[in-house]
Amino acid sequence: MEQPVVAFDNVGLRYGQGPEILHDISFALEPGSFQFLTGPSGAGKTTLLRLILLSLRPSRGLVRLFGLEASGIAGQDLTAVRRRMGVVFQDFRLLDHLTTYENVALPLRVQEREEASYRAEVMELLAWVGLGERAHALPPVLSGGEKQRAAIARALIARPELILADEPTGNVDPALARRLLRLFLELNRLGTSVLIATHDLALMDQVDARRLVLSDGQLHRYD
Ligand SMILES: Nc1ncnc2c1ncn2[C@@H]1O[C@H](COP(=O)(O)OP(=O)(O)OP(=O)(O)O)[C@@H](O)[C@H]1O
Repeated sequence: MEQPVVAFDNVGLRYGQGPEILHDISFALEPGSFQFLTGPSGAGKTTLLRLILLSLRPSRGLVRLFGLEASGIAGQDLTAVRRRMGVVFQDFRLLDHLTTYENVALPLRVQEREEASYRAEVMELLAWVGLGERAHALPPVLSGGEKQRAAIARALIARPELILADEPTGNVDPALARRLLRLFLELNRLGTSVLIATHDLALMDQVDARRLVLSDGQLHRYD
């Protein structure tokens, strides 16, 4: 069988000397799977995503990414593993001095690709997320929903193997949320694994997908 894209084995996490936020979390994301991560505010969804992104290390237990044990991933390997993931952060993290187009193209630029080889691709994705007219705008003048769509486009442009999205439809109206969901589903159909953290029940109800529910530091799985 193919290796899971992500596997947690009895993972526990505390911040500093604080209380344990996640207890004995075990789950796997299989290649090509589509799953939601949900649970009450403060339950630890962002924390769990940060463990997958290797921006946090578990206090105990094992995290494996693409078959590699997280504790052994460092330096260039860390960069290489992160490039296999596309991330939509809750706070977008766009670079304010770059245009929307340049922000979205960034993952391709760091691969040292020629602009001529990706320009049309970036413009097409911008048009798809409804930002065709905003390509040359700087993030500070974008609305919350526009920033969110730019962040989604940036996460998708390099066709990562795994997409992690933290409340990716939190700032858009329901019609646009459905459209963005279709984009995630389409990428999933092409083989990308997708994990979407959300509170949005209406969004989850549109897809027959596994729900990973965090509460009281435990993870429950609903197929
Ligand atoms: N850097 C940090 N240092 C200390 N505690 C933190 C830190 N980040 C998060 N926490 C705490 O960890 C818990 C889980 O937070 P987290 O942001 O992962 O929850 P969440 O489920 O993503 O919440 P929300 O849905 O509101 O975004 C919260 O009690 C939070 O206060």
